[in-house]
Amino acid sequence: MALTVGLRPLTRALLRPWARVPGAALGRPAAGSGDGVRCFGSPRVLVEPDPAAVGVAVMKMRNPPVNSLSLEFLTELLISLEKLENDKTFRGIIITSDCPGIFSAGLDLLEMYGRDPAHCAEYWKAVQELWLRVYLSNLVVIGAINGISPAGGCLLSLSCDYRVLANNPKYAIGLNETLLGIIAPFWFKDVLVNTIGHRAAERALQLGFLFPPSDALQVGIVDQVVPEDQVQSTARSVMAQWLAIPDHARQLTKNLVRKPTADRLLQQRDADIQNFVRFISRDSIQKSLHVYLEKLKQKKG
Ligand SMILES: CCCCCC/C=C/CC(=O)SCCNC(=O)CCNC(=O)[C@H](O)C(C)(C)COP(=O)(O)OP(=O)(O)OC[C@H]1O[C@@H](n2cnc3c(N)ncnc32)[C@H](O)[C@@H]1OP(=O)(O)O
Repeated sequence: MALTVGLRPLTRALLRPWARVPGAALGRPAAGSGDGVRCFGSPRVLVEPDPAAVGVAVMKMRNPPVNSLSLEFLTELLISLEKLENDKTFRGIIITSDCPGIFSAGLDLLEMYGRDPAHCAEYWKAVQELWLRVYLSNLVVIGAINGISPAGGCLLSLSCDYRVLANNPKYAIGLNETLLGIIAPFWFKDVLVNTIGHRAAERALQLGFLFPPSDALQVGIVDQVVPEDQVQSTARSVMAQWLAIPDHARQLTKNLVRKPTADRLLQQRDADIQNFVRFISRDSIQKSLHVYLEKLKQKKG
């Protein structure tokens, strides 16, 4: 599904610097990617065809230290997703992390703290776009969740068709926004309700639950919990099951199920952006973000 991506100028501007990175240009083997393995991506996103599964790409998030979803990272993810959607040799994507212990720390707090309204608006448009592109993707998208996945990281996971989580008690997952003194937008809430049901979502959202793997499985926020060294192979075998379904029938069904939720945002994207800018710019919210960022720093001792 072609989505209006109002990022063209930004994309060009952001991509220009790394286009000079040897081998990192889209379509050529990236430096260090191994001989002959045709992969593409960018400094923060490596996309490799799965050598063991025809038509499957593995998209590795590598924005250290915590795969926080910065504007640049979002843009690179969007470009890689768009390229995969347009490359008819690919039918499925496994999204995983190259940052040990972290799937994604969620939205980059520094994109929302101390920023002017114009930047916040641009950032939020990119957040919307990433969700829409993953949630409505014609490809089979499987989350191989090999690390902690709070807030925006949880949203990315929930937007996949299937979620495999490593059985490590540190790898909690959930929409924990209230713990930061902020809230999840309605479309984050909608995806959680669609996944775990209204009452469980209501409780989890209000309390900012981060579910450890066993609870995540029980509540249904993930579909499978496996030993850490089996996450990728499990994702691959689930992918094979999903790709056994004729693409067209599966894509029409996915759209049938998901379009009403996506339409709620698509019909009011600008209003949602303005609402976000107003909310995040409040002194009280900026203070909450400041306190939370300080806590993160103090945690390091
Ligand atoms: C209608 C209104 C709508 C409002 C919309 C609001 C929506 C928000 C959705 C979000 O995603 S908000 C972000 C929520 N994320 C979190 O709460 C996670 C915060 N991070 C952590 O809990 C931990 O960092 C971790 C992920 C568990 C990893 O811990 P670890 O000990 O391994 O690393 P740290 O030392 O904590 O972090 C390293 C480094 O990274 C910085 N950092 C961590 N998370 C973020 C982040 N989300 N954004 C920006 N920066 C982050 C951290 O501050 C450290 O930085 P330093 O410079 O090295 O000190």
